Amino acid sequence: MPSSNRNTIYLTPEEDARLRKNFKDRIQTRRELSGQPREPSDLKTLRSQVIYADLMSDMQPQSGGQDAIVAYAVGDPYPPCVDAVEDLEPMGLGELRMETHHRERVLIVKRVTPVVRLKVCSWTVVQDESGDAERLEVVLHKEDHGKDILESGEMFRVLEPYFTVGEQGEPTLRVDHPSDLVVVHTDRAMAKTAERCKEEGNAALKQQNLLLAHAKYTSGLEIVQDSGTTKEDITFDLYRNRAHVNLRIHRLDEAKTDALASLTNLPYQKHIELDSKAYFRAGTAAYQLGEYQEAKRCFQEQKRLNPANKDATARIRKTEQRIHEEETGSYNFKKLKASLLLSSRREIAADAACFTRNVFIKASPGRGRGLFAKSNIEAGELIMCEKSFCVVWENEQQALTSMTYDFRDDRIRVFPAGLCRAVVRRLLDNPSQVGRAMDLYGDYRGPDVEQQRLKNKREAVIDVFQVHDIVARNAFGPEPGTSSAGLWMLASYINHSCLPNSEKEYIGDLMVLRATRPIAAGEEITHAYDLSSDYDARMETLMRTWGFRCDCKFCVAEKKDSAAVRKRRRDLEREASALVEKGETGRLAVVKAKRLAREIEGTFDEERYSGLPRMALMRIQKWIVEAGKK
Ligand SMILES: C[S@@+](CC[C@H](N)C(=O)[O-])C[C@H]1O[C@@H](n2cnc3c(N)ncnc32)[C@H](O)[C@@H]1O
Repeated sequence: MPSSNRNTIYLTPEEDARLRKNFKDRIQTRRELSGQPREPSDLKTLRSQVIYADLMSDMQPQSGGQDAIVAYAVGDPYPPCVDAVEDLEPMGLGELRMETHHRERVLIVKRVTPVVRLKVCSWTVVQDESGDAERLEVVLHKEDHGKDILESGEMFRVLEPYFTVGEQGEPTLRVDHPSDLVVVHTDRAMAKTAERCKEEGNAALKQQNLLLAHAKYTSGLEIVQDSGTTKEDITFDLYRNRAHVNLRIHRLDEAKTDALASLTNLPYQKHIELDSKAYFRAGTAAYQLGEYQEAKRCFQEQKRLNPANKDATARIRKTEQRIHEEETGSYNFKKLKASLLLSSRREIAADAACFTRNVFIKASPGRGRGLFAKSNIEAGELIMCEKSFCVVWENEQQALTSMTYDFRDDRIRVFPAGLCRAVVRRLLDNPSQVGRAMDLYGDYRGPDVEQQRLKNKREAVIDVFQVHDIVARNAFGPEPGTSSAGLWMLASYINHSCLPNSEKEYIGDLMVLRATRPIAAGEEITHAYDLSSDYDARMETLMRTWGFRCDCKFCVAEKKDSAAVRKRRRDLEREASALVEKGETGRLAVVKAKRLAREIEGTFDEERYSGLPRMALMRIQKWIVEAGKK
């Protein structure tokens, strides 16, 4: 079984060859099958496959440790459906063709077996109206707030179905983009009243079934929209209740709009209290979105309606602190660190604002876009602070490190699949963030789905293949040596240099970037993506993970060293590291360390390396200085 840590895969040559061959064979089979008619599947056989797979999955833990790593193929993208659902032409399973994306078509199917939940996918068996059955699989993005999407409903619309073969060559309806699978809710069809939907929503909320509560309130709201009774108390109640659920599931955009839509603005005591609550919910959503001016306005309204509310006063004060941070870049880092230490959860989000006023984005020739300084910045001074867009910490349930085989460059990589999943979920939940996220650099850029989706009044549609490539090129680990990974939207524009002018530190999920030397206004800000002192290893990581060759002064100088010189330097550095790690302290060790330092120094051409640091020397030199102090 292959194992990994964040950037290294421990694969034997045989495992590597077997994996590549499997993936290549599979794509070959798929190509050969393309366009062929579907062989009808037998429901009885499918049912027994579900039972068998379920038994097997019980033996394979859902969230394995680092050693149990899953592998899947990437680099063969297709866009999600963006058409209006009512514009799609219904089809039956019998019309499916192998290895085909059935564009402008929709399948309506019913789930007829339990769901088999595996580490990267979930699958089940579905039937259409005519009784035909097929396997339906959701890959990677298979959960919505911890609930399996296939388990959350019985009737589904599969938009623009993609019919292909699964892991074992079995015919499969495969869903990659979560927006291509729509759960059909039947409340409207059952002619329920909005009041009934509210009651059912409240009951679901009581049982902590937040997604069901959301669906019930939404059904209620659809019913009031249809009946035109949008100004009645029931409408305001449904919006207010859904705002509460939205806050709990982190759908902040809708939490804010729902809370504001629930305002009655009526002068009666009951309504004043409800409106005060609504302002609290809108303010909380705005605060969590980092919209502090809006949050402050909402908390002030909350206080105006309910002057005795001390919490509102405290919230206004806290929001003002955030506004001060984003305007001035002055933080109480000590207090922030202490608050994180006090927290029982290690992966806590820092309660701090972003400070980004000193930087701007512009083209960086040969490197796409980069981040630049707006004004002069002193060495040690703060450049910027940024809260993460999304982090998945190593010990979280949703953490998942996978191995990907990329058809485009025939490479196997370690990939933070858990982060990719979490980013997709966050974007589905908060469409206001889609534009910024999709603007980040990635190798694959699909069609601009956002405009089409808005035109066709579709709920959030996310191209998961584009998100995959964005995460692959922009994710960073806030905790070295662990598989925790996150995405910072603005810091994602910072290009690499082996001689960087900035250094980052993390306080929880707050990235704090400081200048390591004076930076002039207009100068590009850089940081080191990889700190390896070994030229070949560094080049390999930069190419494998970020897809470029570094041409900084240091790399230009190192490139000219012969392979023999680089090997000698590497061997000497290894010897020096072994000495440091042994923890020896005697005079002999110091003599040996000094000799090694001299020999490493000797591998650098004095003229070519003039003014450049000797990275391979740094560790042993530091040790010699420390040893001298003892
Ligand atoms: C985190 S993004 C940095 C922002 C990116 N340049 C952009 O246009 O959005 C990482 C990508 O930037 C490019 N990049 C970063 N540093 C580079 C460098 N020193 N030389 C060439 N390309 C670089 C690579 O394409 C890399 O995958």
